[in-house]
Amino acid sequence: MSCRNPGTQFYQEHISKVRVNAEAVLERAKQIQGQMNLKKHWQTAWLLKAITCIDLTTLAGDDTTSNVRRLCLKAIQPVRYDLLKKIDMHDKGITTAAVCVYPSRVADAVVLLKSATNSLPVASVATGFPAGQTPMEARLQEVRMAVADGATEIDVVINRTLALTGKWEAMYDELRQFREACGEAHMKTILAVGELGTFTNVYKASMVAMMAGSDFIKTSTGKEAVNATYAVAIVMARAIRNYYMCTGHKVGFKPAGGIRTAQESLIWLSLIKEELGNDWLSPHLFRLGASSLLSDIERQVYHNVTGQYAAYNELPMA
Ligand SMILES: O=C[C@H](O)COP(=O)(O)O
Repeated sequence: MSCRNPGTQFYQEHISKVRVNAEAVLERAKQIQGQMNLKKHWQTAWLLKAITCIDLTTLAGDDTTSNVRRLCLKAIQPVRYDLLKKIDMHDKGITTAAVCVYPSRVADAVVLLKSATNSLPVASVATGFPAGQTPMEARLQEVRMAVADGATEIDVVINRTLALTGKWEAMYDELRQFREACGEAHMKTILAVGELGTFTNVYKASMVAMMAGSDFIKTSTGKEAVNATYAVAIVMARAIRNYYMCTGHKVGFKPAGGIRTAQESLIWLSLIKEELGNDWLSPHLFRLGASSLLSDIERQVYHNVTGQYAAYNELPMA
């Protein structure tokens, strides 16, 4: 990851007069969705780029040591070797950006990656994911335990109650404490945008999270009714841009929740390129949080490389 965002003091003026023009945001989102039309050759290159930005995720009640191991193996070799060989990409070290699991499964992922002598980062959700409705001490303890087990990235959830009641400074204080509990681990702050009500709240929550020292801001847990939308991403990207202009610190962006298709991953890359620029087109500053996107990308790569559609038994790990 890039150098960290140290955060700033809480500046009320960064959020107090904000009003987001919803109509303009929705119009821009429509525009971005309408403009993807890549030639096959370029599409494959962009799809491989998308893979390198995925936080390959499993966040389910029935997660076990074995499915977490399987996830890690897939993260290390996300596309079939022979397909990559055909396009001369087999020796480029293509992996996903990280794996993302619940705190109780961090040790499983760390052990597997170590045994495979692979240094892929392990991200853990924490702080009472997904609702964040547990006592502060429990939320902090969860962060510390995930870090102690070897997670180097912590995806924390914000306290939506504080956001919805306009207690922005209290939210800042909580996030500051999470940041301290993370230590050297990078903090990715989940805004749960589907529960924030307005674009203006999304912008304010983004700013507060960055002032509190988040290394990434992330749209959603994947468990809300509405998760990553392009419109919300535009609002968050503008906040990231403004924060960068004010402080010189680049904060990463992670859309997550409901991202399932290769086509969507291309739209996300295009949105980031247009709204934040090429610097953000790297896993240091951009992640796609997804549990079931990779299989569709791999199928599309298969199709682009072989000219055929893959039968299910041809991509068994997908
Ligand atoms: O943080 C990642 C999300 O939980 C993944 O959501 P998803 O299962 O809808 O892809």
